[in-house]
Parts: sequence; C-alpha cells; structure tokens
Amino acid sequence: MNSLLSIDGLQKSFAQRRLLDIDRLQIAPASAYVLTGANGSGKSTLLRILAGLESAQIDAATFCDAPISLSPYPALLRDAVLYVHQHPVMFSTSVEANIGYGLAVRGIARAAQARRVADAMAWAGVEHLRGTRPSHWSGGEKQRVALARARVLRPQLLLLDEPTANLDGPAREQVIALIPTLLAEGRSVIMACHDRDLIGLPGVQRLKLKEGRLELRDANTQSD
Ligand SMILES: Nc1ncnc2c1ncn2[C@@H]1O[C@H](COP(=O)(O)OP(=O)(O)OP(=O)(O)O)[C@@H](O)[C@H]1O
Repeated sequence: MNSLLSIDGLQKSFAQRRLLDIDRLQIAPASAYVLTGANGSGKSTLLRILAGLESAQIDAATFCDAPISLSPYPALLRDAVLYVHQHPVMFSTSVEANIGYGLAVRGIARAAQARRVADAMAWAGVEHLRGTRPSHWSGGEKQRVALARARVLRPQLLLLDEPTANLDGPAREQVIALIPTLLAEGRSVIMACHDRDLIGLPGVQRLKLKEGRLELRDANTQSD
C-alpha cells in the first residue's frame, strides 16, 4: 500500500466564504502528521470532513489505493477512521463502559470486549479510574479515556483535534507519550494542534493550512 488516504481537489465553503481549497492531501500508512494553522484556518473542519462528520466537494479520493467516495461516507471508513474531539463527551457510566462503548455497538462478544477494554485501559494508564465516575476525572484523564475508546476499535487513521489543548505538566506529557505507540502499532495519526512538543515528535510531518491551502512542511520549520 502506497497511500492510506488520498484526496484530490477538496473544497469547502460556509455561506459565501471559501474555507478550504486543497489540491491534494496524502496520508501514508503508519505515519503521523500535525495539522497547524492560525485559529479559524479550518483545521477542525478538515478533520471533520475526513471523518465524515462534515460534507465537502471532493474531486477524487482513494483509501488503501482503492477509489472511494466520501459522500455518502462509506462504512469501510466509518470503521477505519476515528475522530477524537478536543473536549470528549463522556457517558455517565464506568470507565470500562466508556471505553467499550464502540465494541458493544459493533456486537463484539462480551469476553473479547472485556479483554480489549482491559488492554486499552492499561495502554492509556487509566486503570485507577475503575469504580469512579467521569464527573470526577481530570481533563487529561478524559482525553486518555477518549484515546483508549478510539484505539480499542483498531482504527487505521486517528484524527485528534487539539489533543493537548488545556492540558499542562504531566497530564500533557502522558497524552503526548501515547502518540508514538499508536504509530508503532501501524496506525496513522493526524493531530490538529499548536503544541510544539507534538510538532517536535520524531518522524512527525507537518501539514499547514494557510488561506485555505494545504502545505506539507518540514516538521521542524519554526515560522508560521
Ligand atoms: N458549521 C459552520 N457554519 C459556518 N461557519 C463555520 C462552521 N463551522 C466552522 N465554521 C467557520 O469556519 C472557520 C474554521 O473553523 P475551524 O473550527 O475549522 O478552524 P480551526 O482552524 O480548527 O480553529 P481553532 O484553531 O480556533 O480551533 C471558522 O471561521 C468557523 O467560524
């Protein structure tokens, strides 16, 4: 497989305003990208389009080198591409139920659900949340539960919207430390962010949105 996801000619407008006008977007397998750009440049909108949560005009697209349409959004991509919100919504249940929600929806057998949830909890370092309620979890814990909830579904592409925004100190570092492990498992990740530590992770490529256009840059380029 040369390319995990490729899109030619993506345009998005809100009312009279052309927000995105992208010639080509190419995401390689097992690769990480940061998506940078000024506030309001369209980072979240682009991630939401890739996740099928927002429509756009697209000339051509492929997934695993096979042609696809993003409208209607195909079931294949619903399974393979997951979007993690900056402020993830937690169900007022247990940590196990929050992480296992998607597995239950997909009809995975209970024993397999329990195994996969336990593995995801260990991965995200949230085992101490057993027996507690989401209203007591910190922002960093909620973000790690959200990452575990996505990873447990074994997606090929994770779209992380500002995963470290509003986090600092160890909470931020714990989230950042999970990203290379996703890559090592063969997943691709696109992270909309302004966080220099995410931008500086080894091997991370930088996609920059500017006036609707998308540029692929050296991740260590300092200028905006
Ligand atoms: N549903 C919508 N209807 C109209 N305008 C919208 C809609 N969604 C987003 N926009 C506008 O599109 C622009 C880009 O928003 P978006 O949230 O994608 O930017 P962003 O780069 O993620 O910003 P930030 O860094 O502040 O999170 C903003 O001007 C926003 O107001």
